[in-house]
Amino acid sequence: MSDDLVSATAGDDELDAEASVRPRRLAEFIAQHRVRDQLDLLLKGAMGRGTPPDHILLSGPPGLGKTTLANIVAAELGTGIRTTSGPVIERSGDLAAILTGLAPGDVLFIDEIHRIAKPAEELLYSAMEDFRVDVVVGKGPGATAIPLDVEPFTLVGATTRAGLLSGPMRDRFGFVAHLDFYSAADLDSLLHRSARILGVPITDDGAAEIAGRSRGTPRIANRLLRRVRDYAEVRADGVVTEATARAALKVYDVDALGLDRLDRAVLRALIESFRGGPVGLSTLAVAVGEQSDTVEEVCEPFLVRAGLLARTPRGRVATEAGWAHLGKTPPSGTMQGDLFARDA
Ligand SMILES: Nc1ncnc2c1ncn2[C@@H]1O[C@H](COP(=O)(O)OP(=O)(O)OP(=O)(O)O)[C@@H](O)[C@H]1O
Repeated sequence: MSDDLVSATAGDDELDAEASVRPRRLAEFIAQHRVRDQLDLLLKGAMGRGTPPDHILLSGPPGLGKTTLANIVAAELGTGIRTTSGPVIERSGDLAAILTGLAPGDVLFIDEIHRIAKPAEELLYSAMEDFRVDVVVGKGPGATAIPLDVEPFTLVGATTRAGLLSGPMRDRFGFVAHLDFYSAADLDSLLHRSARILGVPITDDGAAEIAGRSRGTPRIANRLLRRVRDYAEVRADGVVTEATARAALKVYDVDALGLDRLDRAVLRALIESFRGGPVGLSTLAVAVGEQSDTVEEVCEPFLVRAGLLARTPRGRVATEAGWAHLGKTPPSGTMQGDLFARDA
């Protein structure tokens, strides 16, 4: 995974700092009004009936608030939360131990649920549906299944790749929400809130400058705010203004659209090495020395949303805006050159 400043993947060193600005209740969760409203109904309905709410699936790119929402669900319900993730649950026994250790009404949060191993996934089905699991002891003809009860619980699954979830798994979630990138105005409010909590003086144009470069992602907005604060405190008068934000983000190699080194490397490889595409994802990932997953989950969603890159059945293609962002024009004879010439 990329550890670039604006990659939406949390670095351990910053988790503590993020925790202090992480909203604890639904009312503090900025934007995503539709999801918030739907969750509010789901939780209040269940609390009114005194039963755990339906299982919840949250999907969307990294850093948009899935973990935050899982914790908010538990806080709103007033229950405990156990947190784990798909890749660490290798054996069904691991999952059985977690499930049978849940207290009544607990929230079980499984991050990256699309990466859960198949036997564990099957065990999860019966736990989700019937609140019981069959733990198989022994091997071969002598193997026996021991049924164990699980306390009623709510599973909150998070995934960056909803399309990789199996049908039976998806069907067992009573509530499915997709988190979308945040608008600059939403990130603006988020930055003012975070600055207040961190005790950082910030001007409106300072917040707007950071919001515009945060790739629609709260985690990145908070991270950029902390870097700009460093700059403001060390090289200016401590106030986050438009000028300090610009100067700081230049130091950290974050461009006007919020692209970081890796995003630009992907775009540059696509344009300079493959004449703008079409090129397959894995070839592109090798060209920038990254894993396909990182390029697909971290860079691409934003490059596509910014209109710089398009996914086509034949591979990835740089758009006219992508060429323009690097100060180049698509040559004729390339797929884009021809497309744009035809459009003109
Ligand atoms: N709607 C929001 N309002 C305020 N802060 C938010 C919001 N969403 C996310 N954040 C902030 O962004 C940070 C990242 O959010 P979170 O860890 O929940 O993302 P995520 O989608 O779970 O990402 P990942 O899948 O990579 O874990 C949090 O620490 C939180 O402070």
